[in-house]
Amino acid sequence: MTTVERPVRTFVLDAAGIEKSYRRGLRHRQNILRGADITLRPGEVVGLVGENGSGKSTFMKILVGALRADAGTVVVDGKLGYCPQEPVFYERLTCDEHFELFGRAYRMSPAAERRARRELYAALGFERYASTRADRLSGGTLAKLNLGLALLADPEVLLLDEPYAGFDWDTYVKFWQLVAQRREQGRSVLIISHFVADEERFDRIVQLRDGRAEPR
Ligand SMILES: Nc1ncnc2c1ncn2[C@@H]1O[C@H](COP(=O)(O)OP(=O)(O)OP(=O)(O)O)[C@@H](O)[C@H]1O
Repeated sequence: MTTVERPVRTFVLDAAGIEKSYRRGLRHRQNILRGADITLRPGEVVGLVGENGSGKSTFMKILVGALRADAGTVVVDGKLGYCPQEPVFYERLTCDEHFELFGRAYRMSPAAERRARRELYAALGFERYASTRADRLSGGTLAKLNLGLALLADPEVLLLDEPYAGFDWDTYVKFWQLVAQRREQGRSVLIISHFVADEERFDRIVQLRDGRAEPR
């Protein structure tokens, strides 16, 4: 038998030289990203900050592959979970049905999906809405569902676009417990944040300014 040693991961996500512009009217383009780089190492919790309109959501959409960059490369080593700023959901499906659907999409066994679902309901405190249709949920509970779906398959890297804007205090605390737990498990999290008060919770902070990502 030959033993193949897995190389130690140095990063879970590495993006280099990302450029993106949007069309403004007929002749003009607005350059949003001008060579932005970011590397996430295993077990890191990184904050992505920047002024309104600096391109944080654009950058994150490119990192997860939801938007094409004009130039640059993104390499992801492992599973990726993403929570967009606006929750994406199917109006007529209940929370349970969302988990079932996403579990199938992630090719999880039904037993593994149910176990993960139970843990996520408990961790975020929304089990009582298990059988409620998504279009009857409050904004905060929808945000919990969205976060739960991004976490379902236990991704190596989790990217969250302002995840806790609609959370009450109790949920906000639970959210950071969940993040701390992921860090301990060597999982990585990148969070777009607006709250200066959160800064001490991150291992480091990256700031988008003039289209580039700089350490802060
Ligand atoms: N699809 C689009 N088409 C044209 N312009 C866009 C598009 N999406 C974003 N923009 C523009 O690109 C700039 C960056 O937007 P983006 O949403 O990435 O910024 P942000 O840093 O996430 O902002 P905020 O802090 O307000 O959420 C803004 O000026 C925005 O108006």
